Amino acid sequence: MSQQEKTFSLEIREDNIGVLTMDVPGETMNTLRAEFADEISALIKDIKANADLQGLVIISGKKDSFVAGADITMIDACETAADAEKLSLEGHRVMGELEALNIPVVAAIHGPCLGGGLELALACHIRVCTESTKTVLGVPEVMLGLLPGSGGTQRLPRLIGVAKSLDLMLTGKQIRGKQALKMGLVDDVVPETVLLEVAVKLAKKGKIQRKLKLDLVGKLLETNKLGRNIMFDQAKKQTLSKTRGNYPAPEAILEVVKLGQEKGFEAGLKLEAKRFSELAMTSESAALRGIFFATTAMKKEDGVKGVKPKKVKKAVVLGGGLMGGGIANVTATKAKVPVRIKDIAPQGLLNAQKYTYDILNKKVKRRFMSKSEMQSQLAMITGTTEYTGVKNADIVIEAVFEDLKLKHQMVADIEANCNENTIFASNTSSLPITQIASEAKRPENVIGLHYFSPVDKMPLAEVIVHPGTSDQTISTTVEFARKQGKTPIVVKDGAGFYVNRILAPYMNEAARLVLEQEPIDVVDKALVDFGFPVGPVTLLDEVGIDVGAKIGPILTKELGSRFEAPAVFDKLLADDRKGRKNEKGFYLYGKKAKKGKKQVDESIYKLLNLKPEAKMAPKAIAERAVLLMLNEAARCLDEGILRSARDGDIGAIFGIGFPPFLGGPFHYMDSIGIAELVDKLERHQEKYGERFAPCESLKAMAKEGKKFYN
Ligand SMILES: C[C@H](O)CC(=O)SCCNC(=O)CCNC(=O)[C@H](O)C(C)(C)COP(=O)(O)OP(=O)(O)OC[C@H]1O[C@@H](n2cnc3c(N)ncnc32)[C@H](O)[C@@H]1OP(=O)(O)O
Repeated sequence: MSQQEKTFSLEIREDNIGVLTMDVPGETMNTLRAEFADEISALIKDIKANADLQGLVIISGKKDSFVAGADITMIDACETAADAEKLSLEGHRVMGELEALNIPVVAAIHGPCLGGGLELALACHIRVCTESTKTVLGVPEVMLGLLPGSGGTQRLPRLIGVAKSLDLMLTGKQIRGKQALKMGLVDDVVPETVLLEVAVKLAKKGKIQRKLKLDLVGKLLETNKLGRNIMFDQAKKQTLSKTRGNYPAPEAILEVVKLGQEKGFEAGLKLEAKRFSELAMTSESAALRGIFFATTAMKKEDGVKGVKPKKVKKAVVLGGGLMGGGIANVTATKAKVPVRIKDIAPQGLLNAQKYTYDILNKKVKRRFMSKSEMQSQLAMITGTTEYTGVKNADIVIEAVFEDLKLKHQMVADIEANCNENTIFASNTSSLPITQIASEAKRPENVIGLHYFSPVDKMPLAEVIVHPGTSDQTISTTVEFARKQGKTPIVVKDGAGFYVNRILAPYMNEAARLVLEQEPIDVVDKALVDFGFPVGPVTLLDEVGIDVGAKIGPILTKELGSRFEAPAVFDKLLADDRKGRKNEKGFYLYGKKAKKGKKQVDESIYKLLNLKPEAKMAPKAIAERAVLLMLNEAARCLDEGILRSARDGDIGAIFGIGFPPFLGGPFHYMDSIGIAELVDKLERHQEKYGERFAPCESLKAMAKEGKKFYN
C-alpha cells in the first residue's frame, strides 16, 4: 500500500506526544472499515515499542468530520450473520488494543462522532470535543435497526451510567458538545482552533481516575441487581409500547446492556457481537439502511439533472397562519435566508413571528442557544401588510387560504410587485398547480412547494411541477427546500400530488370501518400496531375534519369514484366537529379529556347512529386500509406523478410516517410479492368493492414477475 493510500498517519511530536490522524483517502467523511483493523494494529505495535512516547492524540484529518461510524455499505455487504459477527469482533479487538495502551490516549473530536466513531472515542482514555455546531455525538445504530457493535453497549454505561446510555442508544439522538460534557461523555469542550493543543495538554496530564457519577435515583437503581431489574423492566415496557414489537434492535440493546451489567464486560461484548450480527441480517435493518442510502443519494441530486440551482438570498411568505409561520421559521433558522412575511392583518404577522420566537425561546431556556443568537435569527424575519420590501425576493411561498381565486390574486400581486425572476411557490395541499398558474404572466416561475405540519418538524417537502414550470425554477426550489432542512421529492402535478393522494383512500377506508361498527380506538390501534405513528382517525382529528372534507371531492372529481369518501362528513360538520382545532372530533380534548389518556368521544357513535363492536381481527383492519394506499402508490409511479419508487418510499415515510421498518410502500410491495399483492387486492375487491381493483401496472408486473427494486 502506498503512503497516500493509508488512512492513518502517526506523527511523533518533539514533546513525545504522538498524533494519530485518520483521513480516509478519497472520502468526504471518515468511516471505519474492516480493512483498517490491521493498519491500526500495526501502528499500535509501533506505539507500544516506542518507550519515549508520553501520550497519544487521535484526531481526524477531515475538515469537519471526526468519524461518522462504521461504513454502512460494509455492513450492507455482509451476506451472513457470521460475516457481520466477524466485523464486530474485529472492532472489539482493535478497540481493546487501544484501550490497553499504557500511555494516555485522547480522542480530539470535531465534527460528527457517531456510532463506531463514538465507540472509538470511548475506547480512548480521555475525550475532548469542539463546541462547534458541526460536532455531534451519538450512537444512532438503532435508526439502522442495529446496536452499537464495537463495544458501545458496554463502555458507554460504564462511563455515563445505564439510564443515560439507554436514552442515547434507544433513541439514537445526537448531542452537542456542551450536553456531552454535562453527561460525562467528554472531559472538555473547546473552540476548534485550540482542539489539538488542549488534547495534547490532556495527554500530558495523564489518565483520569474515573468514578461513575450517579444522581440519587441512579444510585438507587443502577448499583444493585434489584434496582437494575426494575429499571430494565420499565425500559422494556416503554420500548415495546413504542415499537409494538416491530423493531428488534431496541430489545436487543436492552438485553445486551443488561447482560453486561450482570455478567461483566467480556460476556457483554460477546453477546453484543452476536446480536449485532443477527440484527444486521433482519429485513428491518435492511429497510432502514435502505432509507439511509436513499436520503444520502437525494441530498446530492439537482432537481433537474445538469441545471444548477440559483442561490436564494431573500424569501417572502404570503400568509402568517400556522403554515406561513412554520415556513418563515425554517427559512430563517435553517436556510439562514432573510424572510419577509406579508399578511393582510398585523395580528397575522405577530402570530407568525411568535411561532419562531416560541421555538427559539425554548432553546435559549434549555441553554442550547444564546440570547444573541436568538435575536439575530429573529431579526431575519420581518413583516409587512403591504407589498413593501419584496421587489428583490428570489422566491415567494404562498400559504394563504385554499381558494383558487385568492391564489390567482396572489400570483398577480407577486408578478406586479416582485421581479421577473421571482419564483412563485404555492403551499397548496389540494389545488392543482396548473390551475394556479393558469392566469400567470410568467407560468414558468410557478411551482408547488408542499410542506407538512408542523413545518419545523416534518422532514418532507413535495415540489410540484406543472407542464410550464421551467427547469431553473425546479432546480432552485429543490435546493431551497433542502436548505430549509427538508428532503424534497419532485412530483408531477395532479390532484393530491403524491402524499395526500395515497393518504386519502387509506383514511376513507378507516372511516368505512368505523361506519361498519368497528370501534374508533380499535381501528386506530390496528394501524399503530402495523407501524404508523398515529392511527388514521386520530390523524383526521389532527389534520381537521373540515380539511379532510374539502380534499375528498377534489380527488373524486379529478381521479374517480374510488376516492369517494363515506357519507359521514356532512353529519360531522353539521355537528361542528372539526377535530383538535376546535376540541370537538372523534376524540375528547380540552377539559373533557382525562389527562394523559386518549378517549373516544362516545357521543359520536350516537350522532352517526352506530353501536360499535370489535369484530374484525386487527391485522385485517390494517390490511384493508394499507392495501388501498399501496395500490394508489403504484398508480402514482405508473402515471409519472413520482419520478421513482425510491421517491415514493421516502415521501410516504417522511410525509405520513409509513412504517420505516417496512422501507416504504414500494419496498413493502416487493416484500409481499407483486403477484401475492394483486391476489390480495382481488380478494378484497370481491368482498368490499371496486375500489380495491388492482391497478393495471401491478397486474402487468405480477404477470411478468417484476419488482419495483432489483
Ligand atoms: C459497529 C458500529 O456500531 C456500527 C455503526 O457505526 S453503524 C453507523 C452509525 N453511524 C450513522 O448512522 C451515521 C450515518 N451518517 C449520518 O447520519 C450523516 O451522514 C452525518 C450526520 C454523519 C453527516 O450528514 P451530512 O453532513 O448531511 O453528510 P452526508 O451527505 O449524509 O454524508 C457525507 C458522505 O458520508 C457518507 N457517510 C456518512 N456516514 C456514513 C457511514 N456511517 N457509512 C458510510 N457512509 C457514510 C455518506 O454516504 C456521504 O457519502 P458521499 O459523499 O459519497 O455521498
